[in-house]
Amino acid sequence: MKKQTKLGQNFLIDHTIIKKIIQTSRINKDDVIYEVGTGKGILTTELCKISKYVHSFELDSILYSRCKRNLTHKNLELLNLDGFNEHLAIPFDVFFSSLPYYESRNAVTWLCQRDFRKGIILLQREFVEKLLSKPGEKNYRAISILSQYRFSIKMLLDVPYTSFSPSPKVESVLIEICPRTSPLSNKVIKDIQFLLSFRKKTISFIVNYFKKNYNRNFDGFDYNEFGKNKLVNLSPVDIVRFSTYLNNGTFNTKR
Ligand SMILES: C[S@@+](CC[C@H](N)C(=O)[O-])C[C@H]1O[C@@H](n2cnc3c(N)ncnc32)[C@H](O)[C@@H]1O
Repeated sequence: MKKQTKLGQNFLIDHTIIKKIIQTSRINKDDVIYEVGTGKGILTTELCKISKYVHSFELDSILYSRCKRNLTHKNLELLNLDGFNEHLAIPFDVFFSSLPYYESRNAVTWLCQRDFRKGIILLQREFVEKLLSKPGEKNYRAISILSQYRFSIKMLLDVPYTSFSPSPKVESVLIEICPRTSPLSNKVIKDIQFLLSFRKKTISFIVNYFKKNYNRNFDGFDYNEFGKNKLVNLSPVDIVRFSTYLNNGTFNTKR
């Protein structure tokens, strides 16, 4: 079969790593799994053995048809659809995916809006570093703020490129994400993404910009709360609180 690099098709082939991924995932017998990227079904088969039900999505219709023929588990639904389709509303406990790099940001943003118990995701190391970037760092971006605010993030396992065929050029890391707030709305996400276009500006500059351009009244804004800091130096919680203030006029004190 011809490799479709546009869909990030690097398939896991190392059975020792596959076993480790399944073990460290700590999935329960009553978990419903939402898998994006069935591929050739190597992880899907293992997931069916240890969970209650698996909904597995695959965009590539050739791979989908091949799995439809070969995987006959009673607790499996295969779907030839985009797993991040906005109109799908299938409830699930565990999100599971070995993701192509180009889709990682989209996937994490999608997950920020969903209610679930945990996510087990295989990602390229550079993207994981971006997710975990700290205030002030070069890679501290909207996606770092959204993911650190919404999830606790733990690195579980290093996965070398030799575990895949074809081998990607970069290392991968298996991470676990566990929600620690309620899902974020699309508006909150968009507001934070917009605010981060001012990442190197000071808080007072941003307040004045919103005052002038959106005709907002920020009388009584307590600059001492943040000092004359640049936005990029604020913690994820403070950036979300600041964004809520700019857009709604109130501080969200609850996590
Ligand atoms: C890195 S491969 C992993 C395949 C398999 N899970 C494995 O570990 O060997 C990613 C798979 O996701 C599929 N894919 C990419 N984006 C997708 C999307 N939005 N929805 C469903 N499948 C997708 C690709 O066609 C590819 O088969």
